[in-house]
Amino acid sequence: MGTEGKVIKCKAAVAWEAGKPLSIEEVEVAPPKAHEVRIKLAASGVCHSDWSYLYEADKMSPRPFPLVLGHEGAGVVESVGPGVTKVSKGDKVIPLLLAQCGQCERCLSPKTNLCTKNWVQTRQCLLADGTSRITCRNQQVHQFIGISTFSEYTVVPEDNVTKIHPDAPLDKVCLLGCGVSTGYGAAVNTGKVEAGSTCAVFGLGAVGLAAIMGCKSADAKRIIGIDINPDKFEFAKTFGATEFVNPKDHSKPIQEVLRELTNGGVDFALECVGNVAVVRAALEACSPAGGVCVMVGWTPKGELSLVSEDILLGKTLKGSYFGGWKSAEAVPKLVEDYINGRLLLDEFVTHTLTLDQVNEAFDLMVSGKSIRSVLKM
Ligand SMILES: NC(=O)c1ccc[n+]([C@@H]2O[C@H](COP(=O)([O-])OP(=O)(O)OC[C@H]3O[C@@H](n4cnc5c(N)ncnc54)[C@H](O)[C@@H]3O)[C@@H](O)[C@H]2O)c1
Ligand SMILES: [Zn+2]
Ligand SMILES: [Zn+2]
Repeated sequence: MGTEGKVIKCKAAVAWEAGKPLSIEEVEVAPPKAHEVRIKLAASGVCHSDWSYLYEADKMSPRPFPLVLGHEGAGVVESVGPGVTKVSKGDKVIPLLLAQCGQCERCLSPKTNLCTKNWVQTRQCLLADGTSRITCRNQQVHQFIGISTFSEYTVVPEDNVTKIHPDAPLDKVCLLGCGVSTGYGAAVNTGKVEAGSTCAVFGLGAVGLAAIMGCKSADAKRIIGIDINPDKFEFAKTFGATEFVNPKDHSKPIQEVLRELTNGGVDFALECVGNVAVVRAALEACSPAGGVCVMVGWTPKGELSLVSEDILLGKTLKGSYFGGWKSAEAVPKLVEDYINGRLLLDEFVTHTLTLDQVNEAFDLMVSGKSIRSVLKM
């Protein structure tokens, strides 16, 4: 008996309120409406942004609850709603936290990946029609960035999903749904890291390690990994870091240490922590001769303080969302790069857990013991 057209009862991790652990619940996932796709998820990575949404009120808003978090998933299309042309039942897919409709002004511009399709609704954690397809205990459950991958099934708009290679291992390529694509693209697309350059990457979680991988692929000469947790340094080496600095080992500010190490400053600095003080340090670590600082970490909303001369005299501060990738076309190519050995993914996965262990995955992340935990559904 097929499930098409029927409500599916399944397991999901529900966030009932901010600051409280997720609760494993039976939820109902409605069939996809027009231009929507229902996905049977196989795996989901756990990203720092999921944790921030739950536990760091100053970083993200609005934060509607109840909610199913998770946005780094991969699965197989279970069924499609009327009018869907981009994917079919049985396709392996990755849901996209950023649409690529291919038609809006921004999709047509090479300058940005911020497609306007479904943007407003998905930021409110809803689908395009302003509702969600998930309910629990008779309540509508919001879908994090319009996705919700901490669930056995989900429904997403067809512009927020992309078909990937049928051989792709879903428990690895899920990481391309956010963290790895973000860090890698921040280096190669946004920073445009150059061959022979000196780079500094702040924060060696999955996002920062992927940024290191991007710097390496761009043939940077020196790649300095910076983290307050020295356990991350071995990982950084795997992805191509040539040196490490722990700010805690120095009495001087980290930007001074880096300027001394690099004869005046680095060519590229990537902030993958999500801390305004680190953004400023990263900018100040850049060379006055055209140094480029890329903000990748999700900082609290509000003001950023900078030394104005830094910008006036020619440094650049940029931001990067989803690594600057045009989502629907880039993610399948990144999957192929992984299959062809041009991109590392397995090395990010330090823990493979079940959906029931999602709170453990959060604990492993904030205690610095994991790079990525992947939940298998
Ligand atoms: N821009 C985007 O599109 C995007 C996408 C995904 C994630 N993010 C953000 O990127 C950031 C990193 O995500 P992640 O999943 O890799 O997180 P993570 O928690 O796995 O890694 C963060 C790392 O930063 C280190 N750190 C903390 N404070 C530091 C400091 N003062 N100096 C140096 N290192 C420090 C931690 O020890 C840890 O290793 C988060 O803010 C996340 O929300 C942004
Ligand atoms: Zn668009
Ligand atoms: Zn993320």
